[in-house]
Amino acid sequence: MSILNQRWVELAAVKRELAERDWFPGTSGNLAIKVNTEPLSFLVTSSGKDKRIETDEDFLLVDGDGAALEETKLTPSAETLLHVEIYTRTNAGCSLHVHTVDNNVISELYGDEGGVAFKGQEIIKAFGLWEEDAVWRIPIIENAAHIPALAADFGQYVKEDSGAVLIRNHGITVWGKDAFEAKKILEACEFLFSYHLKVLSFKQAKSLSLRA
Ligand SMILES: CSCCC(=O)C(=O)COP(=O)(O)O
Ligand SMILES: [Zn+2]
Repeated sequence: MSILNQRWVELAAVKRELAERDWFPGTSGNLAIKVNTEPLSFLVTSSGKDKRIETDEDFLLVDGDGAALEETKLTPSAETLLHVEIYTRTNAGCSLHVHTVDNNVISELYGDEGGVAFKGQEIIKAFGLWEEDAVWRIPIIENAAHIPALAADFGQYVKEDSGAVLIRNHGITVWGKDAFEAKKILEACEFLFSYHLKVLSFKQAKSLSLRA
C-alpha cells in the first residue's frame, strides 16, 4: 500500500471513531494527516461535508499552502490554514479539530483568562506529563471569521510537536506525532472538560442545597 493510501486509511479510522463519539455536529470539524515532509503535503477533510458519513471523497491532498495538489471538485477544509501552521512549525504528523459543547463551554468560561489549566488529574499523563504536580495548560484564542488572521493567531501557540489550542466558542485543535497521539490528546482534553464542568455543576448544586 502506498504511503498516501496508508495515511488515508489511518485518518479514515480516526474520523470513524470521532464520528462514533458524535464529535462532528452540523458538518463541523476537520482532520488532517501528513503524507510528506519535504515538500510538505497532507490529507485534509473536504469542506462542508457531514464528517459522520464515509465516502471516497472524504479527504484531499494539499500542499504547504493548503492548496489542492490534484485536479478535484473538492474544496479543502475552510480551516486548512490552521493545519498548515501545525505542519510548518512542528514535526507533528496528525491534527484534529472538533466542536463539542464541552469544549465550547470551557472556552467561554476561561476565554477572558486566555487559557485553562488542569492539574491533579491522572489523565494528564496522556500529554506526557508524569510528575505529581504537573500542570496542563491549554491556550484559548478568540475566534475570527477571517481564517488567515485566525491561523496567524493560532500559530503563536504551536510550538511543540504535540499540543492543543481552544478557539473561543468554536472548538479545539490538537496535534501529535501521529494519529494515535493526536487522538489520545483530544480524548484526554475532552475528558478533562467534561469532568471539570460536572464538578462545577455538582459544586453549585451542593452549595444551593446547603443554602436552602
Ligand atoms: C458548521 S461548522 C463551521 C466551519 C467550521 O468551523 C468547521 O470546523 C468545519 O469547516 P470545514 O470547512 O472543515 O467543513
Ligand atoms: Zn471549526
